[in-house]
Amino acid sequence: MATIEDGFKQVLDDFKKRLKPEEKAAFACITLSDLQNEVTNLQEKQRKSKTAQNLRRIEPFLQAMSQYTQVIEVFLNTSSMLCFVWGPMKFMLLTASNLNKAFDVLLDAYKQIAENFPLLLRYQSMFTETEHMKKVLVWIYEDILKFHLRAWRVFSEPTWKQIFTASWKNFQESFKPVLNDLIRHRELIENTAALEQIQEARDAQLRSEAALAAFELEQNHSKRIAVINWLSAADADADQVAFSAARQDIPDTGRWILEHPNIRRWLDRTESTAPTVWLNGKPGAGKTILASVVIEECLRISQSSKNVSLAFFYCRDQDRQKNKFASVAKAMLAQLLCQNPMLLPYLYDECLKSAKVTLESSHDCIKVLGTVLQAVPQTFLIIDGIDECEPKERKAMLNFFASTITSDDIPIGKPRALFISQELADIKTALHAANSVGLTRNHSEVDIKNFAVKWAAKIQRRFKLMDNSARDYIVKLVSDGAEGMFLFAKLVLENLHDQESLQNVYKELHPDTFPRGFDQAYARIAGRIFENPNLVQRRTAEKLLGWISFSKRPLKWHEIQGATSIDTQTRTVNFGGRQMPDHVQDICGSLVDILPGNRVQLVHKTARDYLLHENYLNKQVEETQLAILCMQYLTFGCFETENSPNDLAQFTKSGAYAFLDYASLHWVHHLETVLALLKPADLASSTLLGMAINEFFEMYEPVHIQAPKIQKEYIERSSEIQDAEFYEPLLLLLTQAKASRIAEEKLEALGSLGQTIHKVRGTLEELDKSPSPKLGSTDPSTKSSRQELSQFYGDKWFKCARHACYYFHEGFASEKDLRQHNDRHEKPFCCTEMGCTRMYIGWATEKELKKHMSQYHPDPEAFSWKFPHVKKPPSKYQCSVCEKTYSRANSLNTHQLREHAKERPFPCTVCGKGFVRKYELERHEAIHRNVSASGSQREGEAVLGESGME
Ligand SMILES: Nc1ncnc2c1ncn2[C@@H]1O[C@H](COP(=O)(O)OP(=O)(O)OP(=O)(O)O)[C@@H](O)[C@H]1O
Repeated sequence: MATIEDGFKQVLDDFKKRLKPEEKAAFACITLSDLQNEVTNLQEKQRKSKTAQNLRRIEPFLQAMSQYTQVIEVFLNTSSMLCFVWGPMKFMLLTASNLNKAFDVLLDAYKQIAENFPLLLRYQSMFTETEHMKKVLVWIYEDILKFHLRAWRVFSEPTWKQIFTASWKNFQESFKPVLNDLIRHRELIENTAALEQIQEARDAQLRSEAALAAFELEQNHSKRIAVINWLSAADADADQVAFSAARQDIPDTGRWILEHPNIRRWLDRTESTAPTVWLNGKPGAGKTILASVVIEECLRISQSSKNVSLAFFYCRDQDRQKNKFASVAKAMLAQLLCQNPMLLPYLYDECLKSAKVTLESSHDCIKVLGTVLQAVPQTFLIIDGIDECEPKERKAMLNFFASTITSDDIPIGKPRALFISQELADIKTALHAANSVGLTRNHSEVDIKNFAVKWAAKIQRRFKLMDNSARDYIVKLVSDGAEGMFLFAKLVLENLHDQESLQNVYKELHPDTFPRGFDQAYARIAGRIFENPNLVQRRTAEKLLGWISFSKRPLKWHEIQGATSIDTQTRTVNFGGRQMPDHVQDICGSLVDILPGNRVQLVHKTARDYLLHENYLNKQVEETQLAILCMQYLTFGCFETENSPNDLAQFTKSGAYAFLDYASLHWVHHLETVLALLKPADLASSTLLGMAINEFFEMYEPVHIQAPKIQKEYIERSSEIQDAEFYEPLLLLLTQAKASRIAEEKLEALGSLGQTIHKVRGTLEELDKSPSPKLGSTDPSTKSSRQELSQFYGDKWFKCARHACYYFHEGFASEKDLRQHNDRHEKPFCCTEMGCTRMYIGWATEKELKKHMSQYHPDPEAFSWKFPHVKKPPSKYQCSVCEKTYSRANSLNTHQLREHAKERPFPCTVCGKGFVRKYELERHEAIHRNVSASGSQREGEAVLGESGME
């Protein structure tokens, strides 16, 4: 049978296992007197600085511990055990003394423990007499160590201060069960629990601990999801994967950047003189790919050291999710949370406080990211493509990072930032203090040559008759012509590869034809596309490039297929007959790139500029066509309000609604742009547009808008087309759409279209829920049906109903994710009380939340675990003199001595006062000792040593 020593040892070993070696070593030698000295020092310091914080609060805890020590030292050597109580206490007090608020709550916690601590000396004989009661002493030790372990987690983080409020709140949630354990153990002692009761209580405690652990895990998971939804960050990891993949064929490409002196110094964590570096160069110089090399290196460093974090982002001008300061901040926060779980309480707190579905405002980003950058250890920050953000956005971003990195509150070099962009004047001014790495053609010469070698070999494999000298000639021509611009090399080489015959390749290589600079490189590709004798292919490419260049957000491939399948003649969506057999890159060549999430974008913004200034595309025409396409499509039979549920299900299954999310939201944006761009005469004479507007108006005629409410700007812009038949419908439609979207955030804002969207989404959600076509089903027939629908609608069918929300079109893979997201929209004011059912689904207003708090959680102690309460054992020992009964003979004996015999067998040798029990005498004698040592202290103050307390 395990002895009591074993019990203590086990508890201590478990505690030590959770400590770092250096913590173990530091605690192992701390004595009570060390702690007392520290307390005295702190007291003195506070007195001098006039910031005294009533250190007396710690007294009761020390008294309680003193009694505890006296009781257990009878059968145990306590010194090695108790240093693991004094050690954490000393270090935590010392750490907390740097922040008034923290010091205060820590002292309060000790006070609460003391208030619930049993006064053990009174029961000393019971512990020696009753073996099973000793176990309770072990559990009390366990309670103290558990408290210290949890509190230590808050204070041992190097940067605990910044996020203290949230971390302590989180700690308190787990402190309550510890306190309840202590109360329970006190009850066991006070009620002299029998062996079975002790066992029963222990079982209950262990069950409760297991339940609590599972509960905490679940809570943390839910909190994490809430924070992730609140951040709704763009997926920078996916970009990193894509950009790393671009260089995978040439393993060492770009690695020279790591050897550049400025980058090497920036990567050296011991170096703090170069916290900001600006990597700049020409368009298409390969900066993004170099960024991916640096990110990979920082990832390696951060993975091999716990004290280093990495946050990065790739900005993208055409993507609203990637071209704002908020986009950068949100993605960085999500990554930092992933690497620093201790941020969760803070971010969750901010998420609850914000009452906004997503973090959006620059002001909030500055506050939250600023705090997090102070709290996390050394962090590498890398932002690629800041030139792709609007000037206003990049100004806010650069100001924020500059002030954070040079802030007096943060050691220099703790956050270090690498900015990557083209050499724009405003960026240059903002980053004047940064170390600059300007890319020249020499830097990338070797990489471009290697890249050309790979592609030339690929071209030779395609055109088997090509001889080696031609292959080498390609390498030379491309390397010389690139002038440090990777994009140029890529465009030229892909174009050579895509030629239809070797003869054409040679023609392309002719010095008179071989391109110089981007425009000529684009010209070669555009020539092939726009001069393709196959009219159908040419038209398709033109159409796709127009859509990709001017869509209001990046289109997904299934949406492009949906748009292509629109047949305006038959007014149907004919996926089977019209969808493109080739992928977009086969059609548009190297002018387009496929990004993560199957989003299609132009290879570079210079491609759109080229297509525009060479008149391959005309913005007005493209915008007009997109407006017409959206409006015509939305008047098809599949959008008739009379459609039965069955009709709707059939349309859904045929892919009729593949373009619905885009068209229903953006027809108005295209129409607005058309109104702004087109000359009145062109607008008036655009028959197709007029027809589309009229038809659309007929189907979706606004009923509530009256002429005077029409926006002035629309009237002004369209004043010269008053005679056009579609004049009034145009104004009414625009006004109605704008007004209803401002007034209503959900699908209702889109009128009957909103109803259709609702029904279509419902149909898809039902299909996902029904047993047959579930995701991951192994049944081949259901699999094919799921796959077929994914072709039309992608994989995320659970979409948010808020038209302005990113998840309106992005959607979620599961209903649970959507539900959680919706709850944040609808009831953002959540209860912060652990365990409350309103923790995740709050209220629509703060007033309602406050009402709930005062009704259900008037004090922070509301949450408590249920333990079986120990009943007092039956009182079978009756006093023969009075009516009092006792459960133990010992207690009856004490009573009789004290109350009836007035016998005091233990007299004080100093003052003669008599005591019933020996320990009472000893406690009394301590007063005499203490009085003689330090004057007139009170009884309990003896334990505080000679220093006393304030
Ligand atoms: N080392 C490399 N290996 C393979 N491909 C590369 C390499 N560097 C760049 N590229 C390719 O060249 C093209 C242009 O590169 P990148 O996007 O990195 O240029 P950039 O300087 O960031 O352009 P900008 O700043 O103008 O947007 C990309 O398509 C990229 O995939």
